[in-house]
Amino acid sequence: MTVDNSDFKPSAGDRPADIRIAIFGVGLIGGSLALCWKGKPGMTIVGHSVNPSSVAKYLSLGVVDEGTTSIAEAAVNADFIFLCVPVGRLNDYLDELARLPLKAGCIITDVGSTKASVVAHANTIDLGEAVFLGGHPMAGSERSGVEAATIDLFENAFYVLTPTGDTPPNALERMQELLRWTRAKVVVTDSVLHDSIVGAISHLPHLIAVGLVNQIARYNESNDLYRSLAAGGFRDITRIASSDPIVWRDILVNNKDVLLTLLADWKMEMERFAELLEREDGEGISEQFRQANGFRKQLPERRKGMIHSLHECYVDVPDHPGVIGRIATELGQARINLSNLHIVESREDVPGTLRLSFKEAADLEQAVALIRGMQYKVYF
Ligand SMILES: NC(=O)C1=CN([C@@H]2O[C@H](COP(=O)(O)OP(=O)(O)OC[C@H]3O[C@@H](n4cnc5c(N)ncnc54)[C@H](O)[C@@H]3O)[C@@H](O)[C@H]2O)C=CC1
Ligand SMILES: O=C(O)C(=O)Cc1ccc(O)cc1
Repeated sequence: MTVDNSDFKPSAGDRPADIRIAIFGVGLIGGSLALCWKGKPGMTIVGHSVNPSSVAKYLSLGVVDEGTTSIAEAAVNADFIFLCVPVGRLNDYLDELARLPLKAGCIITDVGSTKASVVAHANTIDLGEAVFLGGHPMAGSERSGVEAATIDLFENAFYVLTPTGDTPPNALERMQELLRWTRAKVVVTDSVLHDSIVGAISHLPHLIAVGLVNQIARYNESNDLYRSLAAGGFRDITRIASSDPIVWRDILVNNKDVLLTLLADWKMEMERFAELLEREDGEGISEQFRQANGFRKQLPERRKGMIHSLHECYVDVPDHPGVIGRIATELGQARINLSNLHIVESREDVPGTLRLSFKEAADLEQAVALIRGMQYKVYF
């Protein structure tokens, strides 16, 4: 099941009852969630850290309304508790929370990149009248810490929830309601299945990126030209190797069984390439690229950063001087009000993409007709 919140528009009628949200670990993910709710009607965000200087930072950056180093102070009056600490700490936090008199109906959730172990652990402890519901926003970056938090991190991303047969339907509904502010698309699935799939599409790529960078770093010890010549492709495929070592240590160890199987498959995949090379099987190698191109084209593309502009479209443009100016001029001459123009990608010889934003649906409609008339490809 998927619930798409990407066009969520809060209105005065949506003013909720007062909601207190406690966030444990206000880093990249906890901080980005806090920003989605901070300042919204009736919401109070409390940030927790074991470290007083971190609490002071959360407050000075304005990411939370209140801050504390006391687990009890953060948790006891909370309607929602978000555990946003490394995966290896989740079970300990759940144990601590189980010792507190939590509010009846309080929903405890986490954002950990693995789900099976925390869901299983929550099932073994007594949380009183509070409820645990596992969660995983499928968005992030190689950056970490509250300084990297952004309000639009989850926009149009998937946000996985992993209820069990014991999860009250009302808890799932309340969580989905709260997550509307993130503009993520909520997907409900089983925690074990989550770990298999996310192991393949996220954890394995992180391992491969780190292995590749370290392999090249070793070559570089004998000749600094390796580093100097490392070009765009190397950067593209290895960006995630810069991710936080502790966060990723916990994820990989936690998903060990899934990853060992995936790594065995990966070794076989590389072995097949070695055989193709050994035989100088050019057709076989081209076929591998064709297959990969085909699947990669089908990957969903994520559109982000449109929180304030509700009507937008994308235009593929050749990288020729003057094209952008021509489009903007034509829109101006047709009196179509463009509220924002953003170049999504533009490199020599590679078509770029423009994101055009309009305040009014009518402007968008007219602009699409006009730009299509100019023979450019427009999509949404
Ligand atoms: N980095 C990413 O792209 C994504 C990460 N996640 C998950 O989100 C969680 C948090 O990750 P990030 O926000 O990226 O990390 P982060 O490093 O930006 O934030 C982690 C937070 O946990 C606190 N923390 C670290 N070690 C701790 C410890 N031993 N005890 C108590 N608090 C501790 C830090 O002070 C910080 O506030 C992790 O469970 C991770 O698996 C989920 C989706 C994406
Ligand atoms: O930066 C990237 O491309 C990521 O892969 C981000 C990410 C990291 C960890 C997650 O559990 C989910 C998303």
